[in-house]
Amino acid sequence: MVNAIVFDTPKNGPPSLHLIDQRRLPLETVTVTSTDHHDVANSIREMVVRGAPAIGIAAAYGIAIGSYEFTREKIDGAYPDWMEKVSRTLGKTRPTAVNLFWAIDRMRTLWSDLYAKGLTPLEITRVLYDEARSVHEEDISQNRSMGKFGQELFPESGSVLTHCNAGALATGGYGTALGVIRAAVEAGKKIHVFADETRPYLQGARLTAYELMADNIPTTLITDGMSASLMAKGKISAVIVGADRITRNGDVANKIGTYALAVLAHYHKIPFYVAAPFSTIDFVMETGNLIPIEERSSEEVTTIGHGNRVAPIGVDVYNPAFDVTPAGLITRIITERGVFKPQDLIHQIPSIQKTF
Ligand SMILES: CSC[C@@H](O)[C@@H](O)C(=O)COP(=O)(O)O
Repeated sequence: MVNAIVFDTPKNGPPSLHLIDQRRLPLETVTVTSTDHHDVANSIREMVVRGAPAIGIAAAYGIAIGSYEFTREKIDGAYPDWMEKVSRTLGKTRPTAVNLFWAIDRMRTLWSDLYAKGLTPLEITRVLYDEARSVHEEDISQNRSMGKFGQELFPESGSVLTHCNAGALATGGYGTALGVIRAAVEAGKKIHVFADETRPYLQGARLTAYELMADNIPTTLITDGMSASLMAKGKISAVIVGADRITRNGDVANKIGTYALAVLAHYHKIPFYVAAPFSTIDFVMETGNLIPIEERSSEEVTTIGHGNRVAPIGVDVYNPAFDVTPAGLITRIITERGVFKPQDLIHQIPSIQKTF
């Protein structure tokens, strides 16, 4: 399985974050290295790293790197002011996936607490390295738990449709939706995957197909428009996707095209599953229509691959990166704490504080 995020803290040198450049996969495996928080922010914005949990993990490392910069660059002013600036820079990269803000918040809670206790910025930095590593490691073990719970929903044999990439590349490792698929295969189930190519950015074709093939999981790549007829022919046993943000009422924002799949699954009476960790749940936002939906550049639609134009120059383009699937279309949400009906998820949270 690919290890897309590596953090390094050498004894005599700055910390660095090494990310597999997901824009170049599957044709090339190239690593982008960041040694300051601006580089990390650029990597998130430009989708070197993408997928909600992976963005959160990268941001956590970005905060730790930003903290180191305070000492290295001998920044004027107070440490908390600098750290808020770092947090804002990272928080402005992508608006939809709540894991980004969750991770920044988690890191803030720690550094502000340690600062209040009188630790020096260098001492705080060392603790932040460990905290970011914990964010990363916890994500992997949460994915494993999701896999364990979620795979029980799958039949002993059948075909599962997935959209975008919710795999090892989109997380700390193993994956959410693809983690459930992996766990089902590891449990001996005969699962065949249909992977939507996922226009316009082709995460399904470039990343999901690549990941599943590397694991020898039988996979067929289809274009997004083909799923309806596969369902009508009885070829799909279940749909499983990841999530970028889940609101209190169980609505789910995920890659554009997810909502269409949920409507189709409902029509064809096929179970529709969402796999996501609790860090993807926004416990403050009431409903999905409040979720900020990122709009990306027109070039993602008018070109394919690296700049091959497929539409007339000057054509008007609409390119929302995500859509919202209403809770009523979701059969179950698979989390690291178990499997829930979307509307029941909120009852699992005794008390959660959110500050952003
Ligand atoms: C485990 S990843 C879940 C989602 O983040 C994923 O399905 C998705 O929509 C990713 O979008 P992306 O724009 O590639 O960051």
